[in-house]
Amino acid sequence: MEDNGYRKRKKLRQNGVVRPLLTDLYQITMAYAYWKSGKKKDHAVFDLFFRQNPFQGEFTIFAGLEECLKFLENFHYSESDIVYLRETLPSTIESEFFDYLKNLTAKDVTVHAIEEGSVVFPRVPLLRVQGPLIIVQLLETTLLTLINFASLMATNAARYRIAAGKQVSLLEFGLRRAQGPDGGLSASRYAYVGGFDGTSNVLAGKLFNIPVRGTHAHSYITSFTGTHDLHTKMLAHRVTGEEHDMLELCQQWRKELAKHLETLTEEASDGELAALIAFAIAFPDGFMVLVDTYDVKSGSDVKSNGGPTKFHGSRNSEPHMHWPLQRSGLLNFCAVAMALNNLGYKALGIRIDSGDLAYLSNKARETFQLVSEKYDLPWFAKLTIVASNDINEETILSLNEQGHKIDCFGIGTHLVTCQRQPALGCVYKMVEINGQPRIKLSQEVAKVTMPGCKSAYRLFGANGHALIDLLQRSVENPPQVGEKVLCRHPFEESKRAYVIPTRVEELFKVYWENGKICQTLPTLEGIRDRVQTSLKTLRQDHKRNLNPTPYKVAVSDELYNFIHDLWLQNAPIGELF
Ligand SMILES: Nc1ncnc2c1ncn2[C@@H]1O[C@H](COP(=O)(O)OP(=O)(O)OP(=O)(O)O)[C@@H](O)[C@H]1O
Ligand SMILES: O=P(O)(O)OC[C@H]1O[C@H](OP(=O)(O)OP(=O)(O)O)[C@H](O)[C@@H]1O
Ligand SMILES: O=C(O)c1cccnc1
Ligand SMILES: [Mg+2]
Repeated sequence: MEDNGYRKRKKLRQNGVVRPLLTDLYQITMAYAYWKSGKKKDHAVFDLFFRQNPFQGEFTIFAGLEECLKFLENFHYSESDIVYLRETLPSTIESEFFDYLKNLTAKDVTVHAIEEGSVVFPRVPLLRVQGPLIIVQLLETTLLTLINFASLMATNAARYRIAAGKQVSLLEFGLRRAQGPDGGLSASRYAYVGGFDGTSNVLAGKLFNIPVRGTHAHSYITSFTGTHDLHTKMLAHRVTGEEHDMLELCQQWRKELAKHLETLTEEASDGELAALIAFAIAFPDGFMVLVDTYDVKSGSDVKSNGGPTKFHGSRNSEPHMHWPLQRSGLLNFCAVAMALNNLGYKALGIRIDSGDLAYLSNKARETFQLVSEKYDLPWFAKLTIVASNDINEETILSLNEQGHKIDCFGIGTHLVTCQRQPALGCVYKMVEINGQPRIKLSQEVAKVTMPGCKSAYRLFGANGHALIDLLQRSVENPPQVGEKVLCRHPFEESKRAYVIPTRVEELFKVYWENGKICQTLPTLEGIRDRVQTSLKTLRQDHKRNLNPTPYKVAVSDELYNFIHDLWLQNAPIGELF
């Protein structure tokens, strides 16, 4: 199926809800008014761009292009869509308009876009959409909904990846908390694009070919009350096939290990042990389990929301000693892992879902090292420690500062809901109609649009880093390597700089023309790789979490003058009385 990182487009799946009616009513209302007023042949150019990077950052990852292209490819109102529109729109609408809609496709539209997965910046169009006014207007909302959340999610995920570093695995666990089923699917897809390694979302795995991963829930542990709950205790040796009593073996190991781990066997939960044994018998090669369910020491059975297990931000004080993990979970885990080892299997690791994750991961690692040395099992020291529980970018940065031994973060709510900033403000603005530039003025300078059909270039400096993005009028010659280019702030006259680029990257490619996708589209892995290679070209100070340096987006001298001439033409001179 895969071919050098590319796959046949036919194999790409389109999200079923993405169709022409997934739009705002006013697009169709405008379409009729355009049609009625004889604007059927008008030709327009729209830019799709955002004005501010999300998450108080200074970069954004562009995602969602593939879905946009599939939307264009399939753009067609079905019979039932037309019936619905006839019923819903005012009865005064002429019947011929519906005939017009029935035959409408996106074949006369041309879309230029930046490569999906690229690092992008405010005001630089992600998409330039040109074609008949009516159809390009009708595309607005759907294109925006496909790009806004995708880019926000990919950016969020990329930020988590930067915070966690390359060595740590990141799993997306957010479906249950996501903005509905579709938000959940998109979140899984674009978390992967942004740099996550896998998802717990099985449908996302199937649809998008993303690795699916997971452990189990606390309910699994609490469903076992004691060793009598074990239906089967027998497990066959991996090599010899000889059946062994896992319960007996685990109990022996628990007794033996309790001495070394300075815990009491009586404090460890038998229900938890039974659950772990049952899991080990079910998945002898996939033994990765939760160890924080029981708080035996405190007398409350199950991990409580309050009491001694609660993390209050203190990290080095005595209350840590009360954590169930050390009293029960770790001991039970090590006992079952050693029993599995006797039968030729290697346990995978643990998940910690409460408490002080820095402290507990260090404790768990110490325990694994101790067992590793004691029994001369080097792999035991390297068992995987997964941490979850309301983790966000700041938690990861804080854990890094404190020092932790976590190999993998499982992240849900904050990631998929983009809690820190729930929307990226991409907009879709007309910049040209029938060859005439259009400018939208605003009291807020940052909201003034860049008129006309433009080209965009990324200029690189001597050390290979991206220096500045430059917008020009499309009719201008592109900037050349080694030649001095005047780069101007779009609105502040005094802000300007000369740049001599060592490399010039043209940002737009034509992706949709003559009714066809006209670039080979990368796989999701291809886009994911693009995110990392593109981020690498960005200087570290633009990527840091706290007060990052803004990346410059400039206009050519010609575009500067063009904007400002048009601005003056369009801004009426007021009269004072
Ligand atoms: N070392 C740490 N540094 C900073 N934040 C941490 C650290 N360890 C855990 N956290 C975060 O602190 C919060 C812990 O939540 P809380 O204090 O409500 O307790 P809890 O461990 O979830 O307890 P329970 O689930 O039993 O109620 C989570 O958001 C978690 O990601
Ligand atoms: O915390 P998130 O980043 O959203 O990650 C996903 C969470 O979902 C699971 O349990 P759930 O929260 O449903 O229940 P629990 O917290 O009681 O374990 C898991 O144990 C994580 O805690
Ligand atoms: O597999 C897991 O551990 C998981 C999946 C979803 C949510 N929380 C945890
Ligand atoms: Mg939780």
